[in-house]
Amino acid sequence: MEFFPIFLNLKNRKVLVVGGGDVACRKVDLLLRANADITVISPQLHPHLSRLAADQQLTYIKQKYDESCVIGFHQIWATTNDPKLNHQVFSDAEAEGIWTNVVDDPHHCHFITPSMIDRTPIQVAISSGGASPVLVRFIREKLETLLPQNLSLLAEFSGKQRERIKQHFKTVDERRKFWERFFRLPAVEQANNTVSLELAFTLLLSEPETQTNHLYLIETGLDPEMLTLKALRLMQQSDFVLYPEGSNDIFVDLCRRDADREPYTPEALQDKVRALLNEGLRVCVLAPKASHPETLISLAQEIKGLYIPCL
Ligand SMILES: C[C@@]1(CC(=O)O)C2=NC(=C\c3[nH]c(c(CCC(=O)O)c3CC(=O)O)Cc3[nH]c(c(CC(=O)O)c3CCC(=O)O)/C=C3\N/C(=C\2)[C@@H](CCC(=O)O)[C@]3(C)CC(=O)O)/[C@H]1CCC(=O)O
Ligand SMILES: NC(=O)c1ccc[n+]([C@@H]2O[C@H](COP(=O)([O-])OP(=O)(O)OC[C@H]3O[C@@H](n4cnc5c(N)ncnc54)[C@H](O)[C@@H]3O)[C@@H](O)[C@H]2O)c1
Repeated sequence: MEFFPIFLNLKNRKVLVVGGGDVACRKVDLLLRANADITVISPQLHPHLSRLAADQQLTYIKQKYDESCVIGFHQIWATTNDPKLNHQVFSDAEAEGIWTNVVDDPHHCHFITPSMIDRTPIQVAISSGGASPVLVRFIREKLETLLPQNLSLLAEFSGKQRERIKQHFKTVDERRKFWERFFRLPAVEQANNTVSLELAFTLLLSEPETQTNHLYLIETGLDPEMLTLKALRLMQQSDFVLYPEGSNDIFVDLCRRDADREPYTPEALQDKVRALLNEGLRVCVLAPKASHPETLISLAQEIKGLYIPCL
């Protein structure tokens, strides 16, 4: 991992933008959305930035950059049309231990800008670590079409119910299961206002789930793209993942990140599955296509489990 992904709280943080042209406009607009305390240093200023300065949304210092400018800032964006100057900003900032981004210049970046989908409070940030910004834009455009339009509404609503749901369900596990059922409700998927969400929420609270344990038998192939959507969804819902000894691979990575995971041998599998189901867990067994097909088939027959073949 070349770059570590994080989400920064820049509220009221002092951020310096060196240069006041087109690129500075784009960066300032983003930083304003994060409520940063923005200063722009530049001999000339784009009319858009002049308006923001007049509106007191940023501090404008009309001067050429010099090394004293970096002092007191938490973060710096170098956006001038002079690459040598941008590199100087980078090294001055580095000497002061201040994180800097030189636009379009990954070798002079302590951090890089991801492609973003902003459905506040949901944020999706995509990066190629500098390898291909255009590919990153393509991925964003694809994701934009996949992500439901009511995502902000759902996130805001569920954020507000967290205390209420804690009163109702005492364990993290119960709460997680409730939310998974809630987000899968057709009424929730289609909701476009808080009233319909509240209705679905109250209704679901009054009908608790009776069966908690489930067994998902997921056949895997060579190519993770050949998994069905259903297989992926169930892999994401499992509490415990069992994978064949020696195959801790991409399919295991695609399962829910905080699910427990353990290797299995075909001989010990059935007992292990029974024990986990007795604990009330949702168990996912991964089995490569063609290896030990009889193991899965006999499991599916003997213990009631959902068998999802791979394409
Ligand atoms: C995500 C996004 C955010 C943003 O900039 O806001 C972004 N670049 C975007 C688009 C884009 N940038 C460029 C093109 C023209 C096509 C092309 O030339 O390839 C297009 C495509 C377009 O506009 O469609 C030119 C370019 N960019 C960089 C270089 C230098 C190099 O690659 O070596 C060059 C060549 C300059 C030259 O040749 O002179 C470098 C960087 N650009 C990054 C971010 C960082 C790595 C992100 C990552 O990979 O994770 C990084 C490392 C540093 C940084 O700037 O933070 C935004 C997509 C937003 C969106 O639409 O969703
Ligand atoms: N415009 C784009 O969409 C775009 C896209 C990708 C990359 N770039 C690159 O990003 C850089 C900036 O592009 P731009 O379009 O914003 O340029 P621009 O010419 O619009 O702005 C450059 C700004 O830098 C300021 N500046 C110059 N010398 C300075 C100094 N000594 N101290 C402080 N500020 C100084 C200027 O006053 C001006 O406001 C360029 O290198 C460009 O090639 C631009």
